[in-house]
Amino acid sequence: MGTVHHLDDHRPERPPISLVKPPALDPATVDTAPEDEAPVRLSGGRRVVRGLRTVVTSERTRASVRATARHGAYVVGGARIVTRRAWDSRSAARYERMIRAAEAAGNHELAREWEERGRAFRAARHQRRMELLSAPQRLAKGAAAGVGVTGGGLLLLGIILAVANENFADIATPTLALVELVRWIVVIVSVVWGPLVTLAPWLGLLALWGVGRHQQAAPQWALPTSQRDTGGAPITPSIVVTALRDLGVPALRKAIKEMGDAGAAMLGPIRIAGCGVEVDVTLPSGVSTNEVQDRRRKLAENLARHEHEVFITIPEAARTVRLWIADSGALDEPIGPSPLVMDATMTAHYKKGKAPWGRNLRGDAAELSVYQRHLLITGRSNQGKTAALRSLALWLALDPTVQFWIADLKGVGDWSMFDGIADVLIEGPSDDHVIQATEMVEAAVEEMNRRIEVRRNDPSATFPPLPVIVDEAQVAFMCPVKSDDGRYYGGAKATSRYFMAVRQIHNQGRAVDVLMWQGTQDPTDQNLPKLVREGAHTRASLVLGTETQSRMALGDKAVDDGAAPHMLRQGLDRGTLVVSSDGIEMPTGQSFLTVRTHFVDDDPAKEIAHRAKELRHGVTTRNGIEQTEERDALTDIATVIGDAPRLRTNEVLKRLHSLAPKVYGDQWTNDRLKSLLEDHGEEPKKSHGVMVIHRDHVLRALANRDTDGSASASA
Ligand SMILES: Nc1ncnc2c1ncn2[C@@H]1O[C@H](COP(=O)(O)OP(=O)(O)OP(=O)(O)O)[C@@H](O)[C@H]1O
Repeated sequence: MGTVHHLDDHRPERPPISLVKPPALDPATVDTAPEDEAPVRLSGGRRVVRGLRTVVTSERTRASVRATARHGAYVVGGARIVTRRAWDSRSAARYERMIRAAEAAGNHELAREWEERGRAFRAARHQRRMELLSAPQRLAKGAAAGVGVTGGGLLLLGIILAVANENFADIATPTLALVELVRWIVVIVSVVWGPLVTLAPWLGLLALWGVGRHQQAAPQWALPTSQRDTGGAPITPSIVVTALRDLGVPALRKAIKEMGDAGAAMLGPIRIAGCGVEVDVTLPSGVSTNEVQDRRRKLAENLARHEHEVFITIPEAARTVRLWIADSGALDEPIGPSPLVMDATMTAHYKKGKAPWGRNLRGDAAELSVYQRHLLITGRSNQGKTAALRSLALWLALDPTVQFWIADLKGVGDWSMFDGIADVLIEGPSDDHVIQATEMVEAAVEEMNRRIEVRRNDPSATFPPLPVIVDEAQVAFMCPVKSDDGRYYGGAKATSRYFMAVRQIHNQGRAVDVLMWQGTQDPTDQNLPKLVREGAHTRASLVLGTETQSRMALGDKAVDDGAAPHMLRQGLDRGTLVVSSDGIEMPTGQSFLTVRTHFVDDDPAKEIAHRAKELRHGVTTRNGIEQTEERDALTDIATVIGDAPRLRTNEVLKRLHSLAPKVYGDQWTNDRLKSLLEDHGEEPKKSHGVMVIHRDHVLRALANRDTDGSASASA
């Protein structure tokens, strides 16, 4: 990773023409001593300062300083390691350390096992020491016996030699030979001793240096670039433990130091998890989980990662933090197109299906169930909020039973493809559009109340799902306009029309499948009142500015558990959502999930919408809620039939109702439909056992009507 290119960045421009040939430069220093090349006259003092600066900043100088420090540190580190090994082998320190580590990890069985081994070690050591007390006598006895045996042996050998040579003097020959050997040894030792004494400390240092070098016992800055640059290095237990030790939590540091190498006992297994790894860390007592959570940036840097590449969550187990550490740079890779775009045959099911929204950090598909859940998506401007909301709606549109009422208060065409799918589509940012959006949500409240009423009479009654979508909902909350009855459309008071309508749907809409989906920018208490935030079952957030906003967007619980949309990177993490919902699968005990959503661009969105329209046999989209009471029923029937050659009477009634709920209420039954057509000389017919109305018949009735006058419907 970029280590020296900043030197290049500051290189002044070279003069274009030089009459004085610059001195030949060493390529190693050329980057850092550009001024020397220029034929500029300098005063003596400045030249010295520049020269000094050049020397100090020269990469060669720095490399030498680093090398000196490194090799010195290898010796010191090696001495430390050897001393420690010696201490460990002579004392019970190792056992003590293992016991503490096992206790810190809460593994009492292992702690007992180490205690047992420690006891055995101490007993054996005691035994050895006791034996050492009687050692001098045994040594003296042994030596006397040894001298006796050797002397006897040599004498015997001499006698055999004397007998064999028939020379009495040979009795002393073996003894004299031994004496001569000893003399030679003394001579050799006295010659070698001097140099040996001189060399010994150096050999010792060399050995220590070797140990230190092998164990890389030098500070990071002093290591050569190739070894120092650990960016993207695989995560090992030792890296995690060191990163935790250097986190700046004194209790944690102390505990890990005491555990030494055994600090890894705090860690669970390091598991591959998508484009990164996951590891649970059981903290030693005295260290709380939020002390680690609060130091996310430092932990990430200690692990040679960027802050956004490390996630700290709190799993169920006590005193445990779960770290997810991305492979370096992996989060910046695209996640690929949405299955919604790739699979042209995909359909949706409101109740049983799940929207293919994106991928979680592990790389698994993140799918959201929208069944009976209100939804809220927040985020800073231009980060992918509309795209995330729209991709859910596009998926749901592939279930033809679902009706949509949509208000897009930005109104630049992001939702235009829903023309022909949605029954209501309001597009625009003006106060008039807010008024229409408010009326739409209020009509949804009426529809909800009607459904509740029907359900009261018939508990088995079911209704077509109706998500009421308001994108850029902050525009509605901030609208300053008053209606004729003196109530504000915007605001968060008990008299605020938009706010109250949303609250009512939040409170009662779920059970009758009238759902509120809102997208909103940069939440504040004014543009997203507390009650509205908390009424949503699925809350999702793109990048936000502050933790306070994250709390508004996702709730305290998720943020306390580690959800941090404020840590996402503006611009770079477009489409990355932190989701808190029971409609999405997440690890047990976790209250939020980070999802990288698939981006469905406008053109593919239009294609998906086209498929949705084909499943629906034509829907007439209105650009607002009808406030008129008088309607032409025959024309409306023709409208709702659309292009379909024929339509079931039940479906016609349903569509009439969603076209103008106030006019085509419960009093519009099959019989009433039948008698209306009969008034015009037509009638519903049976097709495959169900009553249908033919489009041709309705059109014929309309054509013939001119002479008879129009039939109108009224509430
Ligand atoms: N999932 C995604 N992955 C990658 N890029 C995305 C994703 N979603 C959106 N984008 C990019 O972000 C841009 C803005 O998206 P979008 O219009 O949905 O943002 P927004 O938050 O609704 O903006 P606004 O501030 O207008 O409400 C898109 O044009 C696209 O380039």
